[in-house]
Amino acid sequence: MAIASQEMCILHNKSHLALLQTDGMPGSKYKSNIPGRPRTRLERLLRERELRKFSKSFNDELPSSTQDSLEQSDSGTSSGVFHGEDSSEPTSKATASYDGCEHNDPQSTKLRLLVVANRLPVSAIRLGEDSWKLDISVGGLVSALLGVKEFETRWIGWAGLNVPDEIGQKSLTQALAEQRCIPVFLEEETAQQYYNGYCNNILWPLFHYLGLPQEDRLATTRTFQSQFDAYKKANQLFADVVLQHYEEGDVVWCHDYHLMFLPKYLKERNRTMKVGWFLHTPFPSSEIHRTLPSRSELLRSILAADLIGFHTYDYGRHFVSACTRILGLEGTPEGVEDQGKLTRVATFPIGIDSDRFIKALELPEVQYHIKDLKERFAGRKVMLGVDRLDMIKGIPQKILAFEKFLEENPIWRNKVVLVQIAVPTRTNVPEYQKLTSHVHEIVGRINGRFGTLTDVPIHHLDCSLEFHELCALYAVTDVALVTSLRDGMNLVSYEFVACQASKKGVLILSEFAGAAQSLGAGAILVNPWNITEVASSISYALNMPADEREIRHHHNFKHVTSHTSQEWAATFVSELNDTIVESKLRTRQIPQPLPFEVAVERYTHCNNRLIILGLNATLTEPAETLGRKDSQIKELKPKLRPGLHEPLRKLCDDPKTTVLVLSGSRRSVLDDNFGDYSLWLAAENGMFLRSTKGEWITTMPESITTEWVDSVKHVFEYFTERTPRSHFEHRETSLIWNYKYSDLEFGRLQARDVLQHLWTGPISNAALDVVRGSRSVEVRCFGATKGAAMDRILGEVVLQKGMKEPIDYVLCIGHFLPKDEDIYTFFEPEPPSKTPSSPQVPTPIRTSHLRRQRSLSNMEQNTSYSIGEGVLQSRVTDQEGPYVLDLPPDNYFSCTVARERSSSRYLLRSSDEVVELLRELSDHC
Ligand SMILES: O=P(O)(O)OC[C@H]1O[C@H](O[C@H]2O[C@H](CO)[C@@H](O)[C@H](O)[C@H]2O)[C@H](O)[C@@H](O)[C@@H]1O
Ligand SMILES: O=c1ccn([C@@H]2O[C@H](COP(=O)(O)OP(=O)(O)O)[C@@H](O)[C@H]2O)c(=O)[nH]1
Repeated sequence: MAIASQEMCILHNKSHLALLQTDGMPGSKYKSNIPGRPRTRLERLLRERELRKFSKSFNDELPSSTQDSLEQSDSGTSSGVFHGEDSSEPTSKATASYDGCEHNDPQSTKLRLLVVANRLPVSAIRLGEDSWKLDISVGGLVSALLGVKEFETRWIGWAGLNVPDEIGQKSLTQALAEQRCIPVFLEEETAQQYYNGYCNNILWPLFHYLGLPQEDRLATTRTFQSQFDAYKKANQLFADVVLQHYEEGDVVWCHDYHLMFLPKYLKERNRTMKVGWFLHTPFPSSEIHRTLPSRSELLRSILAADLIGFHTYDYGRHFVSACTRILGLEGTPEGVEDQGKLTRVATFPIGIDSDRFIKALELPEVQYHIKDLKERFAGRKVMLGVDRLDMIKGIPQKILAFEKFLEENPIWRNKVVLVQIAVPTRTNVPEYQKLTSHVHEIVGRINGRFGTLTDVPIHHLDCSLEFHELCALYAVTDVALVTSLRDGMNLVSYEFVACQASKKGVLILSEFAGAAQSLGAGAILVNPWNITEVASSISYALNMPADEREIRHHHNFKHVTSHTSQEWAATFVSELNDTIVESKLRTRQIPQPLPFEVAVERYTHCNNRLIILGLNATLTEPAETLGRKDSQIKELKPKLRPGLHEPLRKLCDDPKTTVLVLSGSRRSVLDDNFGDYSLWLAAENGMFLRSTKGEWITTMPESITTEWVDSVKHVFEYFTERTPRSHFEHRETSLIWNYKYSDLEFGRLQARDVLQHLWTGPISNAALDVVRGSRSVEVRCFGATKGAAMDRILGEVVLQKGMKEPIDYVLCIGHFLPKDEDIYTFFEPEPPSKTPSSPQVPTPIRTSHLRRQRSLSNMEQNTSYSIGEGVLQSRVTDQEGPYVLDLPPDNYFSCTVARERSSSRYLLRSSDEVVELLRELSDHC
C-alpha cells in the first residue's frame, strides 16, 4: 500500500518556523527552503565565507589611506598589534586606562573577542623602572592571530618576564594597553615550573610524541606534581584576569596546551560565558595521552569549553578517542557527550594573512633585501629552513639529509646553499640547550667537510629575522625544507608559498606536519626520519622542471590565499556562537512539575490536539524480576498500568484528539498492547507507523542500511555471555544490550568496554549511532531518533486522517533517552537566525520533499529500498498545502517521566502521574 503524501505547510507559533523535512537526519528540521537562506551548517559556513570574501574584495577597493593602516603595524607604528581598520584609529579614540582595559568605542559594532594565550603578541624588554620596549613575538600562533581583523580584539597573556614591583606592573600594563594587550603577571617560580616545566618539558614533548621525561631527571623541587600545581595556579591567574576584563557577550577564545584548565576555571565562575579552546599542537593518540599522570583532569577541564578546535581531523579524532577511552564518555560525530552535555569538537585548520606577505614583496625595503640576497647567493640555488630551535622541528635530521645529498651529488657542492634560520626558543629548558649544542656541532662538522676558503654549504643563524628580511628570504628561495618530526600546522610552509608567486620554488614538507594535509598536493612529502628519502627529495626538487614546479606551486598558492587566518578565526568564532545557540536548545535542565490544571484547561479550549506517549516507564509498570532466571528476564513483556485502560480509550475515541504511542519497541509489542485502541502506533523510534485501523508502513529514510547488524550482534553476544542477567534485544532497525537487571557496578564497567568495541571496532566507520542509556547500550542507524522521525509521522497522520485544521495543542510525554529528547525540541520554536542574509521570515514553511511512504508489505515483498515507481515522490516545493501545526507556545506541554534532567518543559514524577493526567484530560473529552 503506497500512501500519497501531500506537501504540507507547517505554521509554527506564527514566528520562527520549524521546517519539516524528510531526510531524517538530526537537525534536519532546521533546514529551510526559503531562497537565500542557508539550509545546513555547512551551507551557512560556506555562505559566510563567500560574504567575507565579498567584503574583503570590497575592502580591497577602499581608498589607499584606509589600506595604509594595514602596513603600519608591520613596522610597529600603528596603535595596536592587531591589524584592521580599527587599529588604525588613534589610541586616544579608545581611551586606554592603566589597568589595560580600553573602554568600548561607542561606535564600534564589532564583536568583542578576548584572545587568551600564554604568550602576548609582543615581548617586553625593560629599559628602566617604568619604561619598556615591546617587540613582536615570534611563533605561528602570534603570526596567525595578528591577521585577525574582524573583531574588537583584546589579547590576554603572560608578559614573558618577571615583573615583581608595582611600578613595573603599572607601567607595563599601560604600555601594553596601547597594543590592546592585557598582561598576566606570574611570579618567577610559578612561571618557571608552569612554562618551562609543565608546559614545555612535559606537555610539549608528549603532545609531539617525544614521550614524558623521567621523574628523576627533574630536580627534587620540580616534580611532576609541583609543576602540575604551578600549571593550575597559572591557569587560575589567567582566569582572574579574564574575569576582570570580561564584558557580557564577549567571546573568550583560549589557546593552546598552556591553558587547558582555563575553560573549566572560567565556566566555574561564569556559566554563561562563551568559551572556545583551540590547540595549536598535535593532540597525540590516546595511547600516548594515557601515559600522562594528570590525563583525566586535563581532559575534563578542556571539556568545560563550548567548542574545542584542532588543526586537523586526526588531532580531533585522537582527542575524542582519549575522552571515550580514558573518561568513558560518549564520542559522537559532533563531539563528546557527558550526561547529555555536548562539547563540540571540530577541525579548523589555521592559515596566514597571505595578503600581508604578498603585498610586502612590493615594498622597497623588501625589494632591497631581495636584490642583496640574490647578489650574495649568485650562481647557487638557495635552500631554506626557518624554525624555532625546537626538537620537534627536526633540524638535525634536515642537516644530516643535506649532508647525505652533498655526499651523493658532488656536482652540487658549490652550487647550493642551505640557509637555516634557527630562532632561539625556551632557552631555559635543558633539552633546548642540549639541542642548540647538538645542531652547532653537526653544522660545524658539515661546513668543515664541504666548505671552501670562500664559502660554506650551510648558513646557520641562531636568531630571528625582521619581517621584511624574512619575506625577501622566502622570495629568493628555490627549495624550502620543512622536516618537523611533528608540528601542529607549520606556518613557515604557508608563508614560503605566499612569497613564491614569481619564483615558484619547491616545498619539501614533512608528512608529520599538520600542513601536509593541506599543502600535500603541491609539496614533496617526506618522512623526516628517513634521511635517504629526504636527501633524494632534495635532489628531485633541485632538478624539477619548471612546468612541474608551476603546477605544484599553483595548487598550494590557491590554498594559502583562500584559507587565511582571518577566515580561520571568523569560522571558529561563528561556530562557537552557533554551538552555544544549539546547546541552549539541547541543554537538559531540571524541569518543573507539570501544572495539571493549565495543561487540562488548554486542552479543553483546543480543537485539534495531539498526544504523544512513550511506552516503557511511561505507560508501563516496573517489571518484577526477583527470583527470575536470566532466560526469563529476556522474555519479560511490558505491562500497562491497570488504570490506563479507561482514560486512554476515552481519549482515543475523542474526534478532536489524536493519540500516538511512540516507542523504541518492536511493532509486535505495540500491536499486542494497543491493537484494540483507536490510535497511532510508531514502533522502533518512529521507523514504522500504523493507525490501528490500517497496516504498518515504514517511514524509514532510504539511506538506512542494516549490514552492520551481524558485527554488532557478535559484540553484544560476547558481553551478554559475560554479564549475568544482561540480555540483548534484536529489533529491525536497532540492537540493544540491556543490563538493568545485572549488578550495576559490573554492568557499567562492561558497558564501557562494549562502547570501546563499538567505537573502535569493525563498525566504527559505519553510519550508526551508539546510544548510551542509563543501563543499556543501543546501536541504531545514524539519525534514527524520535525527533527526526516526527516530521514523517506527522505528515502521514495528517494526511491519512484528512485533517482540515492545523494541530493546535501538543502534549508529549515519555521517559525518553537523551538522544530521543529531540522529540521535545521538535515542537519548540526555532531560535532566531543570526545570518545577515537570512532575515526572519514569519511565514509558513513548507516541507520541501515530503516522501510518499512505501507500505511495509510492499517493502517486504521487494526487499529492496530503491526508489521505485510509486514509492518516492516529491512535490513541487513552492506549492502550498494545508497547515499541519499552528501551535501557540502555551499550548505545548512536553513532559519527561522521572528524569532529573531533560530538555522537556515539564516533569511527571512517575507513570502513576501519567495515568492521573490522562484521566483528568479524558474527563473533558
Ligand atoms: O611561545 P613559545 O613557547 O616561544 O612558542 C612559540 C609557539 O609555538 C607553538 O606554535 C604552534 O602554533 C602554530 C600556529 O597554530 C603552529 O603552526 C605550529 O605548528 C605550532 O607549533 C605553540 O603552540 C604556541 O603556543 C607558541 O606560542
Ligand atoms: O625569524 C623569524 C622566524 C620565524 N618567524 C615566524 O615564526 C612563525 C613560526 O610558525 P610555525 O607555525 O611555523 O611554527 P611555531 O614556531 O609556531 O611552532 C612564522 O609565522 C614565522 O614567520 C618570525 O617571525 N621570525
